[in-house]
Amino acid sequence: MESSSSQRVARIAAHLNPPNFELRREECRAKGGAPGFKVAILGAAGGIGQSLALLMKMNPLVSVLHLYDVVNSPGVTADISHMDTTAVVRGFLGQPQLEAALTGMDLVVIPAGVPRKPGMTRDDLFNINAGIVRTLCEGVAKCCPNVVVNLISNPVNSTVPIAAEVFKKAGTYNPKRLLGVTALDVTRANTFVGEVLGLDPKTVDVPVVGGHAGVTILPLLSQVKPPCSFTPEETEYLTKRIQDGGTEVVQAKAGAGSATLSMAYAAAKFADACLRGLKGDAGVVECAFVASEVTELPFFASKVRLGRAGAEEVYQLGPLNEYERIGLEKAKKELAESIQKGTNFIKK
Ligand SMILES: NC(=O)c1ccc[n+]([C@@H]2O[C@H](COP(=O)([O-])OP(=O)(O)OC[C@H]3O[C@@H](n4cnc5c(N)ncnc54)[C@H](O)[C@@H]3O)[C@@H](O)[C@H]2O)c1
Ligand SMILES: O=C(O)C[C@H](O)C(=O)O
Repeated sequence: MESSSSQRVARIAAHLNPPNFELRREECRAKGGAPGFKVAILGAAGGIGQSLALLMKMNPLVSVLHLYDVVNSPGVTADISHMDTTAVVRGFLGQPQLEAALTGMDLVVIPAGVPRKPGMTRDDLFNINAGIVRTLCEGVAKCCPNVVVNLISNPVNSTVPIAAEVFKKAGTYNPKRLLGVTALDVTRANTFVGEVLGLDPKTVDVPVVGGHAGVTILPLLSQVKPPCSFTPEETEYLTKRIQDGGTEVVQAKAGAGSATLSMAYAAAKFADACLRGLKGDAGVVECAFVASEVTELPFFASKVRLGRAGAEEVYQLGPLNEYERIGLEKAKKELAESIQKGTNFIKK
């Protein structure tokens, strides 16, 4: 108990004295070994990265959150670290700090790279983003080869094959642990289908398979839960809107980038599902772009069961109607080229 008000004032003054703010982190009493997962976000100062960092800081499964970027990560880290949630936040800036950012991680989420501007396709981002993804994945192979990777950087249809080849070259490739994030397609599909059906999107479940660009995004409207049917006009409208959802946002942002907020939301939900899988929760199923034997292509997005090993089971597509079968053929044609392009980037 304070013996006098002057002592109390002195104590407060001492606390406010700048040297006391210099108390170094390592001198602080550690949190009692909080259980949880260690998560790194690479590209954490970007449009997706910042919101995703906020959402991951709020996730009770996360005990340590590493925020890495080539610019501005100290500011984002200082800001996020003041949130009174469990995760300890640490920032890392630039290539020399990549190894420290990655060492000891359980999950690495990668939204690093440039976004589209109006008139561009996702494939137009290849020339810049392929190199960024290669460098970051080389770091993953070296510092945390057993980590689960959630790859967001576009073009996902090519960056996932790039990551796979980098890991193969390093001798660390585990197909179960590399997941291309297509969760935003599912989020959009649930929203748009909910609008047409007059349902809360939270109650809607639309499988979206194939890949993450244009016609490779194939919503399976015949498999929507709760069971329902659509007119041919509704099917055409919904399929196009889901396939063009990214372009809708790019055009609305008019040069200021692509989806960031809805993407951060979808990525945070997907990362949470991966962490629940790693924790051993049963029945965690999400769509993702993964190594696959569902079609003749080496990678394909479909429902996967997430577990301690990562994508433990890749589900078959189930029965498709005629409209979806035609869509599947178109999707596979474009996907094959994008996958090959990514593979060649490392192999050749
Ligand atoms: N998978 C999806 O569904 C989906 C959805 C939306 C956006 N995206 C893609 O995500 C990527 C990021 O989008 P954004 O809107 O956040 O872009 P942004 O430009 O706002 O942020 C990207 C961040 O990456 C950082 N970065 C660049 N090179 C890096 C490197 N070598 N290492 C670490 N960080 C690096 C930048 O400094 C920047 O902070 C884009 O490629 C975009 O197309 C994918
Ligand atoms: O459309 C884009 O370029 C970004 C992202 O892939 C999206 O689907 O919103």
